[in-house]
Amino acid sequence: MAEAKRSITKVEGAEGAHILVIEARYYEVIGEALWLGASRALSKAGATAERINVAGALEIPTAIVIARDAAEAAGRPYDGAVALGCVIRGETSHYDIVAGESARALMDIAIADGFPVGNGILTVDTEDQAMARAALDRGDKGGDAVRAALGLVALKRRLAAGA
Ligand SMILES: Nc1c(NC[C@H](O)[C@H](O)[C@H](O)CO)[nH]c(=O)[nH]c1=O
Ligand SMILES: CC(=O)[C@@H](O)COP(=O)(O)O
Repeated sequence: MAEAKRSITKVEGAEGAHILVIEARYYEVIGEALWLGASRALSKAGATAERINVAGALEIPTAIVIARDAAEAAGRPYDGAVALGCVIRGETSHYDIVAGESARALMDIAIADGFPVGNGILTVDTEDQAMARAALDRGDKGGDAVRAALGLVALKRRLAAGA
């Protein structure tokens, strides 16, 4: 199959953004690959990040809410958040809950008050599929999630400025 074109390559207008990165390292090697892509995209855009680890993808949305509230109370709010993780189908229906509910909760957080969230939680059938999407020189889905969140940060800034 022909390599699909990347839809998100570059973000402008998000310089200095402060981003919360929540990682579920349920699959450590895949998690590290996702972070490498995310980290590179953050640096390229001139954004800063704070990283928090949680047990699994299901804990990511709750961690975003906890960390976002704490940062706001401390007077250093995040401009957005990025979720990094991997859900691989097993033998039971649990996959559907972990994959579906983590995505749903991320969307709930994002649309509740227009908080930029990038979803970099892979939902795949095999580890090979996961690595093909996570690796920096392949799918770079960690980088894509950062670029998606930063794109929303830039949009918010632009519209707040009346542009
Ligand atoms: N099977 C996967 C999980 N499962 C764990 C859940 O995310 C959660 O931690 C548990 O149900 C306790 O609340 N998590 C992943 O990130 N990836 C999986 O493939
Ligand atoms: C995504 C899952 O929760 C999955 O890995 C769990 O495996 P199983 O359905 O075999 O218990």
